[in-house]
Amino acid sequence: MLVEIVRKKRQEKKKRVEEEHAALMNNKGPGQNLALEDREKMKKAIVDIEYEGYTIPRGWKVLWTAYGTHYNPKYFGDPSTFDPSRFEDAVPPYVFVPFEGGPRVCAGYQLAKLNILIFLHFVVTHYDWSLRYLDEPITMDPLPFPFQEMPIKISPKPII
Ligand code: HEM
Repeated sequence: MLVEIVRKKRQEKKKRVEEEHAALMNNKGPGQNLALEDREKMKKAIVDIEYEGYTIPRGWKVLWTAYGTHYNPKYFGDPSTFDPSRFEDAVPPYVFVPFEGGPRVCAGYQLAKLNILIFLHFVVTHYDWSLRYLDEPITMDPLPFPFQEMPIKISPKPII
């Protein structure tokens, strides 16, 4: 009996998800002009939300990107300048959010940060490298991305 109820509930949920997905694919509802990849990154408002004078009705799809926060001069002065020293002062919570935040924060963020640190350490200490395109533009799609995928010339440092 219990197994039957669980199976039925699963089937109902599957049907609901398929219907929602089909509606999204048919360009119904907000977000219709976005690329499929971006639409799939969207969250769904599960209650009506009031935010800065706007109402986001329950059921609407919402696309949030870190770009809006990271390029906000209220939090990061002169945001388009590469200035790592801006992180010398503590950044308020939920302001630097490449891994998002809250209960759905990236589950691998500590591992990712450690990997990046180790990778950069070895690139900088063991290799000579330079940018192929010095003034390569950054595109927004919607996250910042180097236009030509930032190729670099790299060679092992001579052993002294
Ligand atoms: C630079 C590397 C990474 C970045 C920038 C990153 C960023 C993110 C972001 C923004 C989310 C939230 C996605 C969303 O809510 O739509 C996320 C979720 C997640 N990430 Fe990462 N991530 C990285 C590396 C990793 C690694 C190395 C792992 C695992 C080893 C990982 C595992 C996960 C998991 C399991 C979730 C889903 C968490 C949940 O929904 O509860 N990530 N990540």
